[in-house]
Amino acid sequence: MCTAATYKTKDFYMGRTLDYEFAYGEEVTVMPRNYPLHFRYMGDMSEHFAIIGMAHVADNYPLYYDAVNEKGLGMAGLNFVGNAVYAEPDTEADEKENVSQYEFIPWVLSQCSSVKEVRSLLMRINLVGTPYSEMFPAAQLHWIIADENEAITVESVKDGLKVYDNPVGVLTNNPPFDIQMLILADYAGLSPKQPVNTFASGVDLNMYSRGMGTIGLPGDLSSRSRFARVAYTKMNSRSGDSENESVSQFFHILGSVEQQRGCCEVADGKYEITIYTSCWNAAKGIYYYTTYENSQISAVDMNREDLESSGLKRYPLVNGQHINYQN
Ligand SMILES: C[C@H](CCC(=O)NCCS(=O)(=O)O)[C@H]1CC[C@H]2[C@@H]3[C@H](O)C[C@@H]4C[C@H](O)CC[C@]4(C)[C@H]3C[C@H](O)[C@]12C
Repeated sequence: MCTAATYKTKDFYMGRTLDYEFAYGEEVTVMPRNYPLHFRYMGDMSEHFAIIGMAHVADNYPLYYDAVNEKGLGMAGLNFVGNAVYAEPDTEADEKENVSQYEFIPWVLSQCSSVKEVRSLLMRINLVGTPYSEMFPAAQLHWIIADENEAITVESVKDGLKVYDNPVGVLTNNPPFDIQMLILADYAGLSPKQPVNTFASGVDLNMYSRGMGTIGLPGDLSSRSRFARVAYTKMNSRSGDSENESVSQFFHILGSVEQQRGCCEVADGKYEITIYTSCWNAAKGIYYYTTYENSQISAVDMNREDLESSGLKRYPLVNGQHINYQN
């Protein structure tokens, strides 16, 4: 399971949890403007927007899981197993741009500066299932793409490519996004305020606890429940505008859906955990993260790199708990 969210204070933030039973060996990876991009069907791009995000780097190629570009456009891929269906490459139709699922993030972030531009790029795209290599078969994903003004969800399904407005700015996994939004109506009565007794007239109900307006918010780990929980948390979130207050609040939002080892068994003795949680400041190009083993927030600032260069800059994740002893 994975969860992604957007958050707006003075700046715009976005990030995700990466929940899985093993890590592929990911690193915070900065792709500068002159890193040569070789697309499978779409030729080469020698200059593009700079990108920072989490990637597994294979043969010096960044296989991004989530990333943001220097224009403040961000994107994350989350599992969509059983529903993701990719097209076959169409090399006959000139107007279609064949893009493999593993290069969808660099394709979009290298050339679009807003969701508005992404929408028109998507009209021309033919998202194909060509794998990166034998070792890395096509991942079955769907994506959230957002800037400070709006968010969309992109799903490649058997009926073709679907692009949904995402008014809550969150994404988890199955079922498809339109169903997740429909199910959200089940929770329309929830509120951060204490409920008003509309149960029946003449019955005096004692509001014996705080938080009773959220009774019914699902606490389980299924993706439909995480969708409702993180949407509620994000939509009701309040924080100060400063960088520290915003980042800290963002990690609390995704903390509402984090996974502890032992609670979700995916095979005999194998458990899904929140391997990392990311949060980027889209305007400043700062990528913050924590890992399962390290709750201290680490950060990589894209603008401290030479963005005119041509080589990837890779930062292995800082792991191991850093405890601040006070005596
Ligand atoms: C496993 C990750 C998704 C985690 C997730 O959504 N978990 C929920 C599990 S479930 O729904 O509840 O089953 C996905 C997210 C991004 C994916 C990676 C990126 O797409 C980049 C490449 C793409 C290649 O095709 C495969 C390797 C890969 C390196 C992918 C491996 C894996 O599929 C990743 C890491």
